[in-house]
Amino acid sequence: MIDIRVTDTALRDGSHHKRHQFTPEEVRAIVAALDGAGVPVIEVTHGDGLGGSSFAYGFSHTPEQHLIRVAAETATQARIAFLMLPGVGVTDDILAARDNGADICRIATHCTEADISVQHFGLARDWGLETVGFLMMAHSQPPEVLARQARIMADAGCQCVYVVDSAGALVLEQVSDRVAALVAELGEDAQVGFHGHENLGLGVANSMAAVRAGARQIDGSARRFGAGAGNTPTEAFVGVADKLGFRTGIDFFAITDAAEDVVRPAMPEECLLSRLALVMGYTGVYSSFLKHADDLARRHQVSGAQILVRAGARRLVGGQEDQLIDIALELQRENGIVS
Ligand SMILES: CC[C@H](O)CC(=O)C(=O)O
Ligand SMILES: [Mn+2]
Repeated sequence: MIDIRVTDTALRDGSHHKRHQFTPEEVRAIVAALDGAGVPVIEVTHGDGLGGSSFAYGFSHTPEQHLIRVAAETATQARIAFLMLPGVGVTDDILAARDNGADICRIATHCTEADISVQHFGLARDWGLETVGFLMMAHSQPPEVLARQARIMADAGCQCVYVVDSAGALVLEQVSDRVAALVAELGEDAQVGFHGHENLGLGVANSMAAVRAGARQIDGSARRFGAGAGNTPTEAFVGVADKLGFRTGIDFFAITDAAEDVVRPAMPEECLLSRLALVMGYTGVYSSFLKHADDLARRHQVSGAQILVRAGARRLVGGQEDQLIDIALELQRENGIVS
């Protein structure tokens, strides 16, 4: 039987949906429930990674390093992971996360910029951390480009490179083609993972396409708690994996209880396949832009969907959130609205 390692990212990707307002009590309860269900890896960080708490991305309720420590103290078998985007966080943040009990370092870059992760993977390995690389917005590049970027990460010390469908824009074979290209490039040098979003309703199907193409690590979020329409629901992925004969080590009934009884109460609302989320999947927009676009649409009395359509046309990447303001002002001017 093939083993698939699931990382639940509700306490990191879900941070976008919760506007980074996780409390220590919520983290303790969610980690205890996921850990009890057998989830092997739980990611805890500000939604935009270490150092994300800021005016640009939104301030955290509780410093992420404190949440990481709470998570590490609570877990009995699960390992705690954190995400970091070079430049949003700095290398000292990695060391602090390790000292607070995390032991998996996930470094994310735009999918053509893997070279900025090289020193981070080297340091993380020197510091005894397991390493994972995120090639974000993977829909925007063909398989061969992603494979070359994955090679840069693997050569730098990354032990598993993820195809990250940040926009929830990839459809079935588009996932398997990308994963297969990474598997062929990396061979025994590193594993391949997949991180999906639900913006076109394909999180579980895409994740299973990734597994069939050779991915051995899959991200999910209990109750889909993530940016945009949320992530691949961990509990549904576990059920499908059970039925298809892949072993996750997660108990299906325990994870469904955790999702409904513990994770759902911490969510401000369900993650919905809303108009804005669908537009993001359709036009290829970074899922974490949803709340920014929604806020700007209200503030400037313009269409949130139009903001996202233009963000897609401009091919914006993570870190360019300020251009959403520019687009909202552009739409406001075109609509003749004077503020
Ligand atoms: C801002 C980081 C981003 O949310 C990472 C991620 O989960 C993705 O690109 O989907
Ligand atoms: Mn994500």
